[in-house]
Amino acid sequence: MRVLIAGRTGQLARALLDRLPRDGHEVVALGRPELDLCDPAGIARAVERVAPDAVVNAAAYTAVDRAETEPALAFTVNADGAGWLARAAAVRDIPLVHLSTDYVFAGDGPAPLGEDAPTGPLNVYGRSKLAGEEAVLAAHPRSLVLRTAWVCGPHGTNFLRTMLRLGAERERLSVVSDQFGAPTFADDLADAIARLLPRLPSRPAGDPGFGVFHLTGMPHTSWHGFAEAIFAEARARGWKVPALTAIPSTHYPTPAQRPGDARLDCERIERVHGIRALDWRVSLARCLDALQEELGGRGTPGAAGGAP
Ligand SMILES: NC(=O)C1=CN([C@@H]2O[C@H](COP(=O)(O)OP(=O)(O)OC[C@H]3O[C@@H](n4cnc5c(N)ncnc54)[C@H](OP(=O)(O)O)[C@@H]3O)[C@@H](O)[C@H]2O)C=CC1
Ligand SMILES: Cc1cn([C@H]2C[C@H](O)[C@@H](COP(=O)(O)OP(=O)(O)O[C@H]3O[C@@H](C)C(=O)[C@@H](O)[C@H]3O)O2)c(=O)[nH]c1=O
Ligand SMILES: [Mg+2]
Repeated sequence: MRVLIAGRTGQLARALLDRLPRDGHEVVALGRPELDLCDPAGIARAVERVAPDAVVNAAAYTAVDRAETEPALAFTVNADGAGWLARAAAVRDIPLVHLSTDYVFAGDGPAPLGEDAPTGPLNVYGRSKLAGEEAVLAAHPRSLVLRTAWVCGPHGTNFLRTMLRLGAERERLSVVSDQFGAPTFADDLADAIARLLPRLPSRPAGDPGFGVFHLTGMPHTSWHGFAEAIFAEARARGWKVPALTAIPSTHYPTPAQRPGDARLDCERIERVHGIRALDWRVSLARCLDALQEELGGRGTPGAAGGAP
């Protein structure tokens, strides 16, 4: 299949560029300025020019705290832009995989959350992503909206890299232990999308293979639990690690409020598409192995002088 990826530099886009060709897919990844989600005419032109068999939208405004002061831009990219891209895919009648987030939930009720659980985003980013889901599904019935969470990997901006950097700089670190979810490694997400894509072209609108699906790593944990696992792996590699303290969210004020318990139930994607949530602890070890290799055995990733 010829697959157009919206986004080129992001965590997921990079993982898809690495993964999809291995299944024989021809991949065209377009970032700004070739494909800008703020430019509806440009989106339509890019999709026409590439003439793909499927589209994956891996581009988004993902700066959760900054979105609080840039709501218009967050909504243009995450809601309007996602809808315009879905419209362009609908015009060609090709399937679209669109990414969404656990932050569409308030996380103040029972969890794990199924795809039909009531949404209620607490911040601008989450509201813009929820509006994006609605725009995509309204514009194109042959869309698969994949809600994931806590995406991380060896490159880009993510919690894992933030922990390694701060851990190398500081003697102690405090991390919230009352926000629950699950890390999802970009490579695992790319692998799932690689397996989903060939399943979509033959399905008509209204097929249960389209619609909203949840997929994260497993098991569920808190940000503090994830930090603990990161530093255990780091310590095992001889890297400098901080003393880690569990704190409530009230002790770590941020511009954007985050959901308390937004653990996602990933049963539907397994039942419908045969895709199982993967153990993020295995992926974490593999990710730190890759970072260690990049470092050539010297220092701690993120520390001054160390890579990346
Ligand atoms: N990161 C996470 O923790 C989670 C992410 N998701 C979702 O998964 C998807 C992929 O996320 P991830 O790979 O982490 O994202 P990143 O933040 O790593 O990358 C975002 C990408 O979007 C691009 N982008 C931003 N604005 C525009 C625009 N106006 N036009 C075109 N491209 C643009 C950026 O390009 P540039 O380099 O030009 O800025 C960048 O390539 C997103 O939909 C996100 O909402 C869901 C749950 C968790
Ligand atoms: C750096 C740091 C963060 N925290 C807290 C803040 C926050 O509640 C939590 C996670 O912090 P971050 O800012 O790295 O994560 P955040 O940017 O909120 O991550 C989110 O990004 C978007 C794009 C998504 O879609 C979500 O699924 C989720 O991955 O950890 C600490 O408690 N201590 C620390 O030292
Ligand atoms: Mg962030």
